[in-house]
Amino acid sequence: MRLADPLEQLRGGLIVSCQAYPGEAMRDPRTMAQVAAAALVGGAAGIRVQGIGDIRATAHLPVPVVGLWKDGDRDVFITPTLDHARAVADAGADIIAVDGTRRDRPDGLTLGETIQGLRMHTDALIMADCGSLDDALAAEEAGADILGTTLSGYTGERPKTTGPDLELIELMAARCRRPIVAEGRIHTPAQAADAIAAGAFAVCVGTAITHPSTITTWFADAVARARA
Ligand SMILES: CC(=O)N[C@H](C=O)[C@@H](O)[C@H](O)[C@H](O)COP(=O)(O)O
Repeated sequence: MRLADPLEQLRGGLIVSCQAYPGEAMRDPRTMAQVAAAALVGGAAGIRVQGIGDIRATAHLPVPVVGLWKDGDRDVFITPTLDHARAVADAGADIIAVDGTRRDRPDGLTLGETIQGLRMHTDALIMADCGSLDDALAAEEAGADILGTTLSGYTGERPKTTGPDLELIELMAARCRRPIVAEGRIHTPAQAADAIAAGAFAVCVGTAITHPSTITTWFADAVARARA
């Protein structure tokens, strides 16, 4: 583990997810590292990055790096196997984000077996990206250190709310002991504050800070509506 106590550094803070998608202009580790550095200037307590190259390019930053590796076209694509998770650890992530759902994983391991295998390989913390309260309870049982609401609205168990799934954050805060990272569709500072009020340990924002194409569509659509 690179940092002494990544969880303490993240407590009550903002994690900025810096991700560009396949084929996009900004999909380059150097670019994502620059975006991450800019987010730190604005007060990010941590960053979240995707892909081995991006993790390596940001591992030097003085805040916890949540690393993941999106791979495959199956349901389970966020750090889907133990091999992926080991590679994320080796690239320098302080926290390894893995699929934290109850769905079958491509390598046939359970989440618990994945976490056990990872513990033998690294001291990094493990974040389970969950899609429901049942996922979160199971992930906690399986040994995850951090529970994320990342996959709420993407697995069929929860509705895809327009903003963050505050109800799920509240449910998880009431039932789970592990720290909760509110993640997914947090598009305004007020929504980020609402997520903390709902019981989140930390908040992760991606698109609204680091995905200019999507942000541009919000403004372009508003302008188009105004002139219609
Ligand atoms: C569902 C999924 O694949 N989520 C991914 C997880 O890493 C990212 O694409 C999201 O950008 C990230 O979770 C932050 O969420 P938002 O961009 O909504 O602030």
